[in-house]
Amino acid sequence: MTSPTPLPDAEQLYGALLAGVKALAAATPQPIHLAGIASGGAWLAERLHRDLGWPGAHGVISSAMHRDDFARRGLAHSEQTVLPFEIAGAHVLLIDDVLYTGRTIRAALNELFDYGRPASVQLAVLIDRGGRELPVEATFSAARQALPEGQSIELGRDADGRLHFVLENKEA
Ligand SMILES: O=c1cc[nH]c(=O)[nH]1
Repeated sequence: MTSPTPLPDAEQLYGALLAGVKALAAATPQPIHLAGIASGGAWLAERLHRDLGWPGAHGVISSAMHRDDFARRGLAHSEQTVLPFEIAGAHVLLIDDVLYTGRTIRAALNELFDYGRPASVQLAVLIDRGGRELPVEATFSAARQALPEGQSIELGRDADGRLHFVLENKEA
């Protein structure tokens, strides 16, 4: 049995993510549009957009339709893709909670490109847990923490909006 891994505080990591996104925006001459990958990334993008005070609205991307296991899994999240800005020519910053194999990001990119061809796409995440299967890297990650293959980690959100991580051992 794998012993539970102590996890960083999600609220603390959110603070680092906010600072990272601010720095990234300051280094980019053109406006950046946030698009959060449902569900954890969408919560983060919503809060980042509010805390940054950026005009317009943030986007939400559902990766469900382009997942490589769609036939088995179907539509797990109720979130739909909502991109309330022009994608063609936009500088998009994808937001997600955990970067792992890269397959979710591949699926999210496919979904994004269904709406047009952005000028650029970057990625910012709370945790990069390693274990990549695809050549995907984050422009900014608030923390790097390797986790055993048998553990899954997800972002949870309390009723008052506070963020926490949910860690599960997948082994029987
Ligand atoms: O396409 C995807 C994305 C995430 N996880 C999967 O198993 N497949």
